[in-house]
Amino acid sequence: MEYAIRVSGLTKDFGENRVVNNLSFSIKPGSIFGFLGPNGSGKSTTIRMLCGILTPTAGTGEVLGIPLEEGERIKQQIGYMSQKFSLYEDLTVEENLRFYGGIYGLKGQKLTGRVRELVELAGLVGRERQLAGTLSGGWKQRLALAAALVHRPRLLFLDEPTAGVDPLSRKIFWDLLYWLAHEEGVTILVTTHYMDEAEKCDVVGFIFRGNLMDFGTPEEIKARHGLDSLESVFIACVEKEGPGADFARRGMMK
Ligand SMILES: Nc1ncnc2c1ncn2[C@@H]1O[C@H](COP(=O)(O)OP(=O)(O)OP(=O)(O)O)[C@@H](O)[C@H]1O
Repeated sequence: MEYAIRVSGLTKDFGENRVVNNLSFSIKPGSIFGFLGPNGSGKSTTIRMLCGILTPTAGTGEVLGIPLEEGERIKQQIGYMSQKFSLYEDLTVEENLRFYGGIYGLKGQKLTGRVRELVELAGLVGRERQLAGTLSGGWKQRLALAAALVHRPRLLFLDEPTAGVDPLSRKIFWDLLYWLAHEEGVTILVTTHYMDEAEKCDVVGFIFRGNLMDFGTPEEIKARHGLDSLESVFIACVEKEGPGADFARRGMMK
């Protein structure tokens, strides 16, 4: 498979409103793609189309080689972690993982083995019997990542996974993402408002008002604009757009 994600002319209208406009890009397997843009710029809508949850108004694409029209097949193959973490707070760490494993049909020895692996991967050894609701933000975040990995997806969608998490936990989390992508070959699409995280991605795409303003490696993008940080590039892109852009810029750089 040449690309883990490939889209061409991807577009979504809600009524009269064009929310995603003619996106075309491709992501190689095993890379970390940072999908950036201010609040309301169309990131979640694009992700929902890529996950097979939302039907595009126009355009074509494949995710893990599966056409976007085959949403049910795509859903089985991908992992998704939302900003809200989607954990059961009154279940323990182990029970949460067993629950998600059960959804994907794991049982018996296979389920127990996979849960043990994930507890180790997330650095939660010794906390198996702790209620998820009593974990700190960083622990919860790693448990949510482990839950998204239970069925060994080859592609992970992470929607603002580090929002509100302290710097050390963010670093541990990003070390895990590097390991998953670069050692295990998992492709990762991650949205973030933290520009230091954007700089760590293999490729980044910047979407504003539904349009893909720029796409490439952080180095390529910075060189193209003659600027020394992605933050400066994106501020320049947004400011070029005129009225309302300043408000959007603050939303992105929060
Ligand atoms: N189901 C829907 N019906 C109508 N409009 C919608 C729907 N879903 C999203 N929108 C609108 O589409 C636009 C893009 O929203 P989207 O959630 O994709 O942005 P986003 O970049 O993910 O924002 P954030 O960073 O806040 O998550 C917004 O104006 C939003 O109000």
